[in-house]
Amino acid sequence: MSTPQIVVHRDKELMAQAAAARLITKIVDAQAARGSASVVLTGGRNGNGLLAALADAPARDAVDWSRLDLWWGDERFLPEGDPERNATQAREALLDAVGLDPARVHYMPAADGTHDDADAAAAAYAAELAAAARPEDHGPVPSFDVLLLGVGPDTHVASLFPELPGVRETERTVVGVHGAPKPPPTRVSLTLPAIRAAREVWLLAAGEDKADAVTMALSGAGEIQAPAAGAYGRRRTLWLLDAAAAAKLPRDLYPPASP
Ligand SMILES: O=C(O)[C@H](O)[C@@H](O)[C@H](O)[C@H](O)COP(=O)(O)O
Repeated sequence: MSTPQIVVHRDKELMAQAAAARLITKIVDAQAARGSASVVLTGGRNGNGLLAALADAPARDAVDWSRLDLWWGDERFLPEGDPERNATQAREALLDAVGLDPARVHYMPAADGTHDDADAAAAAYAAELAAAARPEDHGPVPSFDVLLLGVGPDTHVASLFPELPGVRETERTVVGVHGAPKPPPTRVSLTLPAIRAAREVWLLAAGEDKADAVTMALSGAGEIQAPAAGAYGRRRTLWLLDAAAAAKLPRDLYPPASP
C-alpha cells in the first residue's frame, strides 16, 4: 500500500491539463522501459476531461498509441454505442482520434444480449483480465501502469458505492453492480483487489461538492464506508484535486506539511 500524495491545482481545467501531461509522460516512460503501457480508464466528467485535455495536448504525438493497452475500471451496463456508456464517452473525448490497436482496447461488455446480465458480463471481463496477466503480475489481473478513478460525492470510485456488496468483494476481480445510487443502476466494476494491482492509482476530484468526500477518504475512513479510501496503487497513490475539492482538507494534509 502506498501513502497518498496530494496535488492541488487552481481549477478543474488546469487539473485536467496537468493530469493529461502527467499521463503522457507516464505512458512514454513505460513504453521506453517495457515496450508497451497499460492504462485503466474511468467514467465521469473528470476522467473524460482528462481525455479531452490529452486530445488537445500537442505532446500526445509522443505516445505510440498502437502500443497502449486500455482497460476500464467500470462501465454502465447499457447497449453498445449508448451515449451514457463510459466507452462511448471516452471514444468521443479521445480514443477515436488516436491510432489505437483495436486488439488492445479492452471494452467492458455491453448489454447487447451476448451476456445474460451484468454478472455474466463481469465474469467475462474477469476472464479477459486473467488471460492478459503474466506470471510476473502475481495475480489474476495485469499490473496496470496507471489506473484512473473519478471520486463521487459519496466517496464512490469506479462503481463501488459505500456499503454495497461490490466494495466488500475480496475474491473476484470484477463484479456486476445492481441498484447503484448513481444512474444507471446496473453497472460492471473492477473490485478493490483488482484496483490495487495497479502500479499507480490516480484519483481525480474537482468541485466543492467533492470536498467532503475527499476529506473523508483521506482522513482515515474505512473502505466500506468510503470506497475511495481503499483505492491505492502498489507503488503510488496520487490524488489530483482542484482547489475547491481540496478546500476542506485538514492543514496537515494540505498544503503539504511545512515545518
Ligand atoms: O461511470 C461512472 O459513473 C464512474 O466511473 C464514476 O465512478 C465516476 O468516475 C464518478 O462518479 C465521478 O464522476 P465525475 O467525475 O463526473 O464527478
